Amino acid sequence: MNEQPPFDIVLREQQRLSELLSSIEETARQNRTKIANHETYMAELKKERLDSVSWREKNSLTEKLIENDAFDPAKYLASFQMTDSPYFGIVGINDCDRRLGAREYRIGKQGFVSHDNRALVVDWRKAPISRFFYDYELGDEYCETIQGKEREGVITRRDTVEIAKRRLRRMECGDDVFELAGGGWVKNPKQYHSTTDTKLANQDHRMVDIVSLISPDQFHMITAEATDGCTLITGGAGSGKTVVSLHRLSCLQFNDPDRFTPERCLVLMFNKVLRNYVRQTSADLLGTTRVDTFSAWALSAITALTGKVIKPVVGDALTARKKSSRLSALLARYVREVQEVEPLQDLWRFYGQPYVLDALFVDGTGREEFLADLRLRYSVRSQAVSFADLSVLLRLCQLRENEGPVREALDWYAHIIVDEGQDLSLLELEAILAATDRHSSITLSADSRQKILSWVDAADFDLFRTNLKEVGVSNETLSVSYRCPTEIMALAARISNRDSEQVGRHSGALEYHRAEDEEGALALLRRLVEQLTSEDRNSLTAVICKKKSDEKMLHKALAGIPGLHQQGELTFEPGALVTIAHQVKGVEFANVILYDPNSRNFRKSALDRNLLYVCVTRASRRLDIVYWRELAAGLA
Ligand SMILES: Nc1ncnc2c1ncn2[C@@H]1O[C@H](COP(=O)(O)OP(=O)(O)OP(=O)(O)O)[C@@H](O)[C@H]1O
Repeated sequence: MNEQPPFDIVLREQQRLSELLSSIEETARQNRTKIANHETYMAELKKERLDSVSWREKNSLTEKLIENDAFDPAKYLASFQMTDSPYFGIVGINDCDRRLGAREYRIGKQGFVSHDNRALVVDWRKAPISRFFYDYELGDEYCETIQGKEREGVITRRDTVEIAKRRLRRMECGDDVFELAGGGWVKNPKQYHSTTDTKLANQDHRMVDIVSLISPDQFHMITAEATDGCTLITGGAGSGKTVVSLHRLSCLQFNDPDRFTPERCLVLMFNKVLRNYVRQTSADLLGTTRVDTFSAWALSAITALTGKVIKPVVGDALTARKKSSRLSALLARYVREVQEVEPLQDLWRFYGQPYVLDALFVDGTGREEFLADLRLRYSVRSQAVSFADLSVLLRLCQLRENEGPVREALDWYAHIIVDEGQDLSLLELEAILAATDRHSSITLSADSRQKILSWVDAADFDLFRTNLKEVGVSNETLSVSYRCPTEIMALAARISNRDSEQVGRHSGALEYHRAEDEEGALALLRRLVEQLTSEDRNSLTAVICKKKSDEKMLHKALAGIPGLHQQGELTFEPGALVTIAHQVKGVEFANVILYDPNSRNFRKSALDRNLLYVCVTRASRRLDIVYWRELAAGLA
C-alpha cells in the first residue's frame, strides 16, 4: 500500500508522530534502566545487611534501605500506556507573551513527559491547557488565567487526528479531512463523524469515550471543580448525561487523586444491561471504580452494615407502597422510638407499626393480612426479603448505625454518580446520599421524560431535589441531542409533547412499515432485519417490543438470520437482537425496529408515553416502525 501522502500537513504530522514514538521508546528504555539500577542497588544493600555482623551497621543499612525506597523510580515513573494511539487532538496557540509565543500542544488520553523533560502529550483532563482545544475554534482569541498568569493570544490550529496501532490514519483540519482510504491518502470535505461510526469500525457497540468530541458546554460540566453537594445534570435522550458524568468523575480522580480514590467512588446504573454497556469505557476512564446497579450495591452495603448476606426474592405485590416517599420520615421516627438489634426483625417490626400500616394501606384493604404475615415472619425470624424491601432495610441499617463511616455503606464515598435518577425512589436516593462523606458529593443525571417505573412516585425526585438544597445543588442542562438524527428527535418531541431539542449534525432515517395483519408484520420484520444485517455486518439492530411474551415469539420468527443473538442475551456485538422496552433505557443501537407499538400497549398515560419516548430515542442511525393495528398516540 502506498501510504506516502501527497499532503504536507499529513507528512509533517507523520514526522511528529514518528519522533514522539521514538521518544516514548527511549523514555521507556531509560526508565527501565533507572528501575533496574535501583533494584540492583537495593539488592546489594540487602545482601550487605544480611552479611553484616555488626548490629550498628545493620541498623544503618536498614535506614538506608528505607530512605532509598522512598525514591524508588518505579513509583514515580508512570509508564505510558497509550503508545498505540498517543494523542487525538492538536491545538496551536500564539500567545501575546513572547516567551511563550507560538506553540502546539498534543492532547491525549494520558500525558507524556519525555526523558529529557518535555511535556510532549498533555492529558485531556488537564483543563488549563486542554481548554484551548475544547473551548475554542480556529482563529478565536483567548484570555485565560493559567497557573495564576493572565494569558492572551489567538488559536492558530485545532485539528483532530486518529492514530491506530501507531499509524496516523485520519486528520480533521478545519473543513478538510485527510484519510487513508483504498491504499492511499485522500482529501475529502469534512463530514460529521459520530460515535456510532467508531462503534461500527470497532465492531463493538458498547459505549465509547468522547474525549475527542467533548463540546464546550460538556467541557465546562466535566471540568467543574468538585464542590460539596449535588450536581444535577438534566437533558433529553442522547444529550450525553451518562458520558458526561463518567468523564467528570475521571477528571475529579485525575485532578484530586488523594480524595477521589477508586475505592471511594461509585457509579450506579439503572440495570445490568446499562452497566454492561458502559463497563469497558468506565474501566478505561475510572480504573477499578465500582460500577453497579442500585440493588447490587444496596445488598453489599447491607452486608457491610450488618454482617449479613441477603438473598432477595423477586416479585412483591407491595413494591409501589414500599417505595413510597412517606416511609422516609416514618423510618426516622421508628428508629428514635424503637430498639431492635436483629436487622430483619427490625424491618418486620417497622412495617408493623400502626403509623406505617396507615401509610402503606391508606384505604385499609389488605392491612390485616399483611400484619398477620409480618407477625409470622417475626416469630419465625424470617429472612425472606424482596427486592422492594432493600431500600427500606438499607435506610434502616444506615439510621441505626452510630459509629461513623462504614466502608462502602455510610459516610464513605467521596463521589457517587447516579444515572437515570428519575427512576429512583426517595428512599433509594436518600440511602445513596447517606453513603457519601461529609461533602455529599454526587453527580445525578435525570430526564423526567424517561421515567418508566410505575412503582416509583414521580414526585419523589422533585422532593429529593428540594431536600438536596440543604447539601447544595447545582443544576446543569445539556441541550443538544447527539444520539438521534433530526427526524427521530422530531418524532420523540411529538411523543413527549414537548419542544424538539437541538440535534447534533448527523441525519438518519425514519420509516413506517404497515402490514395487513400480524403474519404480514412478522414477514416484513424478517425481511427488514435480514436487509439491515446484511447491508452492514458491523452494525447492531435491535428489535424492541413492549411485552415479554412477544420477545420470545419474535425471536422465533427471526430464527436462522445470520448474526441473530441468543434469546434473552443483550450483548453489544454486531448483529441483531430482540428485547423489550424496559430493558433498553440508557443504551443505544445503530438501528432500531419498533415492533407493533399499538395504542393498547402504549396508552395515553405519562408512563407509556415516556416508555415510547425511550424506545424511539435508542436509534442512532435509523428507526423503523413495523405495525398493523392502530398506532400509539404520538406515532401516528
Ligand atoms: N459531544 C459529543 N459529540 C458527539 N457525540 C456525543 C457527544 N456527547 C455525547 N455523544 C454521544 O451521544 C450519545 C448519547 O450519550 P449518552 O448515552 O451519554 O446520553 P444520555 O443523555 O445519557 O442519553 P439517555 O438519556 O437516552 O440515556 C452517545 O453515543 C455519545 O457517545
